[in-house]
Amino acid sequence: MTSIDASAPVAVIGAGSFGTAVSWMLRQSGYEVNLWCYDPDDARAINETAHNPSFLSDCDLAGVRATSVVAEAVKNCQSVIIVTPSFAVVDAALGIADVISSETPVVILSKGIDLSGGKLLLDAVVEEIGNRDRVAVLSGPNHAEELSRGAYAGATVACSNESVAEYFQNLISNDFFRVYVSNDPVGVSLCGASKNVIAIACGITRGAGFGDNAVSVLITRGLAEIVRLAEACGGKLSTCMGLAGVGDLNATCNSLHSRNGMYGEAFAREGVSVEDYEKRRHMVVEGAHALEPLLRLGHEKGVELPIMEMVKKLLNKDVTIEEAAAGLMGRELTKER
Ligand SMILES: NC(=O)C1=CN([C@@H]2O[C@H](COP(=O)(O)OP(=O)(O)OC[C@H]3O[C@@H](n4cnc5c(N)ncnc54)[C@H](O)[C@@H]3O)[C@@H](O)[C@H]2O)C=CC1
Ligand SMILES: O=C(CO)COP(=O)(O)O
Repeated sequence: MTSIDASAPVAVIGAGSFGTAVSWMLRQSGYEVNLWCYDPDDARAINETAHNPSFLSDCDLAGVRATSVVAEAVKNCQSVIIVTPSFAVVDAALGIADVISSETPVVILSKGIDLSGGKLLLDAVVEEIGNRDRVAVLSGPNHAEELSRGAYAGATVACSNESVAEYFQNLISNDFFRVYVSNDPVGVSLCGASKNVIAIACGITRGAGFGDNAVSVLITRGLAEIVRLAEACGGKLSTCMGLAGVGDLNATCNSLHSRNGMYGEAFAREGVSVEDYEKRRHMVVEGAHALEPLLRLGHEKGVELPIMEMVKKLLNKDVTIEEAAAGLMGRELTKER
């Protein structure tokens, strides 16, 4: 049984919007928090002003100890929360591997695929730190902007070891954030990575002015792709129908906060590349990075992913938006499944 040790800090690795919101939530629940920042200037500013100048700057981080040295953040911690952009998750795992014990619980909140090897983030982290039974993944409709003002939300936390999932459920749940336990980390991981691609498609659809019906068709048929892929990889249908699946897909595809959605809209309006958009907005568009590895995975498993394929063609400018829409609508008529 993994139990909470109220006297030891929780290490949060990553101080973007979500890491900032989660640190605030944990402080509200009374935990000690060590926050690792990629940017040393952000760490300095948080320690001096109790606010993160780069992300959610209104969020009160009083009592959070910030550092840009990973080993310092995880020293003597009771558990580790990894919440960097997906491209930095393996580096984060490498940074903590030799400092934490082989029993320290770790949860991944980042949503994406390991870009170097195309693995689930869970598998990439386990490869670096070992002991799969202490590594969990958490995913759900969790826009940081809303969490950081205490607005109601929920999520699913999954681990091969239920007691570790329960530990994070108890650690992270509070009056406004309700966490459910699952034993399907593969399903949770794939839902989190792939809903971002569908959110880009919905953003493009909104930007093109195709209307609410079209967005709803994309969400529903996008879910069909997520279910096919998750099941082919060993994930469960029930996970896809839960908070990490339908819950997050719906939130991301309809929310004005979604970076993936906003990028899709900007792409439709002005054809901006992911690289330029990320530089301009200073935030990650995870769906654009997960796209290739997800399509490779689909190919390996023999799973059809027509919407995701079309997002790739669009972002590569192999087709126009009108051609993409006509291509999807012109597919052979079939049964709903
Ligand atoms: N923002 C949100 O509402 C939510 C985000 N997530 C996931 O959390 C992860 C992090 O997202 P955000 O906090 O929104 O990020 P963000 O887009 O707000 O910020 C990115 C952060 O990454 C840092 N960074 C840049 N290069 C880095 C590197 N090499 N190593 C480590 N950090 C680096 C930047 O300084 C910044 O702190 C993503 O996978 C995202 O999908 C999940 C749920 C909600
Ligand atoms: O995962 C998220 C909400 O649950 C955040 O989505 P975006 O990365 O599209 O902003």
